[in-house]
Amino acid sequence: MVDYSVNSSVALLLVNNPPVNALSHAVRKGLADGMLKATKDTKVKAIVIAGKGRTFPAGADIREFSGPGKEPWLVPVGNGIEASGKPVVAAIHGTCLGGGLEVALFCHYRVALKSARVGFPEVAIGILPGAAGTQRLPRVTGLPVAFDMITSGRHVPAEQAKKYGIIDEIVTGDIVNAGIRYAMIMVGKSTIPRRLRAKPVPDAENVQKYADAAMAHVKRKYKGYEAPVYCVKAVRASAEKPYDLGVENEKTLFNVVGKSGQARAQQYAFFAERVVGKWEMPGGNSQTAKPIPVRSTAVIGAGTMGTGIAVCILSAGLPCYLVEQNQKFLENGLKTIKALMEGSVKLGKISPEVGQRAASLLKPTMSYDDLTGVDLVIEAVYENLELKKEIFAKLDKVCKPSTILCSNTSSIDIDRIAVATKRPEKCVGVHFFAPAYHMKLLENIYSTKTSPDTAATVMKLGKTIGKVPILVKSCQGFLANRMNTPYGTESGFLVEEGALPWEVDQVMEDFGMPMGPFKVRDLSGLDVGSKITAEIAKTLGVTLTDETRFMAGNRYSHMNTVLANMGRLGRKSGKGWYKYEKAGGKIASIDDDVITVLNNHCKKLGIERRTISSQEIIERLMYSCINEGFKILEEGIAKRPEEIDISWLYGFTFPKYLGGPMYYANQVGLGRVYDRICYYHENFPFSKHWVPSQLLRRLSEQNIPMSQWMASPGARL
Ligand SMILES: CC(C)(COP(=O)(O)OP(=O)(O)OC[C@H]1O[C@@H](n2cnc3c(N)ncnc32)[C@H](O)[C@@H]1OP(=O)(O)O)[C@@H](O)C(=O)NCCC(=O)NCCSC(=O)/C=C/CCCCCCCCCCCCC(=O)O
Repeated sequence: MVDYSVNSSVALLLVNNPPVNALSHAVRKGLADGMLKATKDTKVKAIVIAGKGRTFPAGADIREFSGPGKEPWLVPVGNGIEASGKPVVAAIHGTCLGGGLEVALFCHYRVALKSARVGFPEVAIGILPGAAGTQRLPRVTGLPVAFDMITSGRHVPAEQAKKYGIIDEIVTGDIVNAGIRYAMIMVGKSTIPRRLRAKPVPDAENVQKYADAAMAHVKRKYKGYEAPVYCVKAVRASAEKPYDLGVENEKTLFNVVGKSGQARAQQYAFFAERVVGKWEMPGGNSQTAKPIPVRSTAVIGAGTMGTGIAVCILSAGLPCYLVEQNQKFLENGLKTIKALMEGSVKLGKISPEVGQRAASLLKPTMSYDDLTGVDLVIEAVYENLELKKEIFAKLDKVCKPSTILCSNTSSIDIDRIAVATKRPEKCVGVHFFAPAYHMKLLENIYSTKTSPDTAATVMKLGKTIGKVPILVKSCQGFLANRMNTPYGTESGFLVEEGALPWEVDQVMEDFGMPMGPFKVRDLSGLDVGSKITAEIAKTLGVTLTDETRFMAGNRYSHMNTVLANMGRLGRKSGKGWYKYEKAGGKIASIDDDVITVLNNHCKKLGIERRTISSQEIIERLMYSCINEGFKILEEGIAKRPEEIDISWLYGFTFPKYLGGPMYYANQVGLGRVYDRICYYHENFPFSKHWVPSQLLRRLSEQNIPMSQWMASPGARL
């Protein structure tokens, strides 16, 4: 796990624990033993610590957090490094993260390749740096940078890290040789002045000011998350306590936050994100399928989705045709893309060079004939089967035989689009979430004909453009929208039965959703929901009126359309479920007129309003979706619960500290969830989303926890 060798007068401790050289027990022991050997060997004058393969250690082995842990801990190992009288150099390449950066900070010197990145991402997995990182980093960078790095978890490029004082020198060539060369220069120098424990925290007298600002920031930005708060407390102590007491304090805080439900959920989410990359479908999987190389792309449609998708592709450095039917639409689309790219540069999401390069990669056109040579096309027009089929038929004619044809659709069965082509095996769904340039989920959908190689191509493309891609089987609404539908439907029923929209929103925001369901409706527009409902009614042959309570035997609420028909379209009209300071405003306030409309609506329908508890609101919104999630698993639409959880984390901003709805259900207890679903089914027999899932019934009756079902090691942490 740690290869030991001596080169001239320099001992090399090469961590060898693929894939990311995590600091497992064996690695910690290897480092401790290596240090002892090098210290005793009189021929050794300096020591280098480096990582074999792709990276310097990227942190502790997260899987070990579930067990009791085994000595040696990282702090004593680090103390041994720091106490050495022989200079110790960390030679950094790849990602030097978490415990890896802590090891580096125990070393007397740090050199890095320009491509390396350093950081403390612990906060993202619900913990804090637990091996003196919160005490050592502020001594190097000062408090503001330490608060920022530790509470954000961001990866810092080597050159920036040098400016912060974390890296002493940027080196080139082979990292081990560069480390050894640097160590040879340091031979004979005293290590005492390089021991961080003895250094004061710069500007420590202003700690109150920095800590208050950091706390206010994390409470606003990471509402509901415990770890950032603990990180602030730990870093603050670096300026208020002597070093050893600060480390002791950090350990106490680590032990509390590390054992929390939030930490377990966030660690589950970490592994779930990796599990969904190992997909499976009939005829192939991520190991066997071969993605085709995508060197050029096209997006059809320069509307909101098309331009957002084009921005993702261009930001990843891929050429992209943007196709529109007339000059005016094309020009509008180009303006939107320009504005979005400029915004991304301003926000630091992409560098100015990438922004500039993107402009040269964008190729606007009104002719499909330009697309003969592209490798992959994404059609992103509005949800209309006939239009999508027409476009696919045209693309099938002009594009080379190997071109993959994707439809950005949120609900239309891919088989029904693919029939318009002679290459159904190369047709696939790619469901982006709005705003496409921002939301990280990419729901890829295979049809009965999609080939595994086609699926592999869009899964790879998803990663290339910075998304978290999942692969699901085609069905009405696919995974994400199908499962999310009861969330909206039940919220509508709750306000008819007695809850007020802002009460429902408050409960769900306290639960952890960034925005309650009624604020979301106001944001997307009440007319949008109303039109979708009207379409469904049309296909079912139902005439909607203010009194309609059922559609095809299923309970229905017309209240959204009642408000939309009054011109209350949401934020854009200044009124919807809330009122706003102006049309297009963002500040939502309670509107008594809505209560009047609601009361009249209920009177007309003969519904007696009642008091509804927070518990009922959570259960009805979450359990109805969870029930659907189990049906999605039962039908094989999603292979594993992880696909479902990832779709909620990255498509609907479900709080990571709850892991995702399926993980949450497991925490509540499948038996309890099932019992409540049965209860609601009995009380609301006309809502098919309450018909209990058979899979959930089986798991609950046989007392099988979902963690046994999950592929992610995090589920069992
Ligand atoms: C950026 C990455 C490193 C690489 O990304 P990428 O190239 O895309 O590769 P991935 O697909 O993400 O990963 C490849 C595979 O590696 C697995 N992996 C990655 N990181 C880890 C990890 N840290 N542990 C285990 N496994 C890991 C991943 O699952 C993939 O596996 P597979 O192929 O799917 O099977 C990226 O991977 C990344 O960001 N990784 C996470 C980095 C991170 O979060 N680091 C911080 C970890 S926490 C930490 O370091 C904490 C240190 C504190 C001290 C330790 C305390 C020990 C507990 C004892 C408690 C007592 C307290 C006393 C404290 C003391 O003294 O010790």
